[in-house]
Amino acid sequence: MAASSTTSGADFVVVANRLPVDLDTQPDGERRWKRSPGGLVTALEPVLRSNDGAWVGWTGVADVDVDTFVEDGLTLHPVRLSAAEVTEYYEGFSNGTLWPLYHDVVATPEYHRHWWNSYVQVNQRFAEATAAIAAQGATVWVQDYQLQLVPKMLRELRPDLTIGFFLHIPFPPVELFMQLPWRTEIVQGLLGADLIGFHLPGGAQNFLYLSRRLAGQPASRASVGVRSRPGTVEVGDRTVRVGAFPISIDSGQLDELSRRPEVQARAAEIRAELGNPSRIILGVDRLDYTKGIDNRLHALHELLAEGRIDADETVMVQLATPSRENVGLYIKMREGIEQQVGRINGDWSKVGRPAVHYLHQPVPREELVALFVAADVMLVTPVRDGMNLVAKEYPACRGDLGGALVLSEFAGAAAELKDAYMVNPHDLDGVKDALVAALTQDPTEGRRRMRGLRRQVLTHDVDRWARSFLDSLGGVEQ
Ligand SMILES: Nc1ncnc2c1ncn2[C@@H]1O[C@H](COP(=O)(O)OP(=O)(O)O)[C@@H](O)[C@H]1O
Ligand SMILES: O=P(O)(O)OC[C@H]1O[C@H](O[C@H]2O[C@H](CO)[C@@H](O)[C@H](O)[C@H]2O)[C@H](O)[C@@H](O)[C@@H]1O
Repeated sequence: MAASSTTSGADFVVVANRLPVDLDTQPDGERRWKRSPGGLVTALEPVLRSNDGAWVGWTGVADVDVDTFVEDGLTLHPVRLSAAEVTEYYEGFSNGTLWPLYHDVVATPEYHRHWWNSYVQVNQRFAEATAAIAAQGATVWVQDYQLQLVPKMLRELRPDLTIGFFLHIPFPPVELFMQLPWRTEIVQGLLGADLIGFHLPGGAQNFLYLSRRLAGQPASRASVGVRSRPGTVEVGDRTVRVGAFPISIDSGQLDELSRRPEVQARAAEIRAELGNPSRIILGVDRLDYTKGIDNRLHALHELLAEGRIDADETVMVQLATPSRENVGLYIKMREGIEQQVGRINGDWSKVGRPAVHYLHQPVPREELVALFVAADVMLVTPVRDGMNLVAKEYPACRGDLGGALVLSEFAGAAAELKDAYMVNPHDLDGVKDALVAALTQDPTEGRRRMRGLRRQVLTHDVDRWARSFLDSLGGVEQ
């Protein structure tokens, strides 16, 4: 694909709540850029890099003015948010209303008019910032639930643009979406795009129904395929397409990284540092209540108590990236998980040999890959997740065909990763049985499953995701 940023504007622009880097203040007061958390950045960074595009987003810090800058070949256009906007638009409407609502109300969404007002105001600012830097006739790709009003606002400002929108989280069932007091505005906001993408056909189908019901627009009724047969909504003289495009990872790059001698050596070293257990269980998540970290710890605790897992032989490592730390639900959840870890370790650890190693911190990419290589069982147990890239990263790192993936059927990734040990995370006995089955799998059966998982992730990488979306959108020179 070829696109470029010129003095007359950028031909390809990604608009996301966050820039791919966050402004981080060191203890000595020095400010540095560090990689932003989450799968959206993991997925989009390689796409933008190969497209030579521009990225509009927030720096992750309130009340800071930063000029446009180039970081590692990417042109980044910061959007300023005030402290009140971070509270009301980001922590409030995005993560206190939309996030739980779209994740099947696994926590109770709050509906506040001042949060909504801030959401409208910030969406307008993102639309204006994008309108100011996009070249005539450019392609703009708006990302995720924080910016659902941007497509319509941007079309009003710049009708010459081709506008795509992709939702990275699940789009909820109609009965749940109808709770939202501003449901019609959201549907109309999205319909400003030329193409609206979801991870799964179900999300697209839900949206088509709502376009008829709430926006009163004629919408197709035929079933939507994966990367094929998009649905349509007629909006005046425009036809908006609605499709399913499951996101993925740069699997080739991870495969290559995982084979490097230094990464293999680090994996062996990690094993030794953990006391050479016969089995290592790994969890890697943002610390989010949707990820089901509590369920998996509960399962582990019961298995240890029942003697079905022996703490002398099996060790668990749980990485939990700090996330949304000012949001009440996240504060409570962190306390709960840390209590669970404390209880397991209190009951089952020995001096110098914790049963669960819990790291509330991001780790460098190479270290993460070494952990994937070292782990015998990867536990991915969200109660609801748009995709879950970790579930795809693990098999990409297992060129040795070792290891096993335990995967929740409520992660978007479950639709593709059929060779995982599939679980319902609410069914504690089911999770326990699947974990034991994965820990004790026959090596031939393990290799068969891992081969199937790898075939899927290596042939469906992030480049294919971006290409399929942008091909369908049209407008970007390929
Ligand atoms: N502690 C951690 N250190 C480094 N990277 C992490 C850590 N936890 C998660 N990640 C990365 O963040 C991304 C998470 O993406 P995903 O699983 O799709 O969930 P989400 O976007 O909801 O956080 C993955 O690329 C994963 O490897
Ligand atoms: O920006 P934050 O509030 O710190 O949150 C991080 C990101 O979390 C979400 O990620 C989702 O996107 C992944 C890639 O499509 C997907 O695999 C995962 O299931 C989603 O949860 C969120 O959607 C992003 O906007 C955030 O940046």
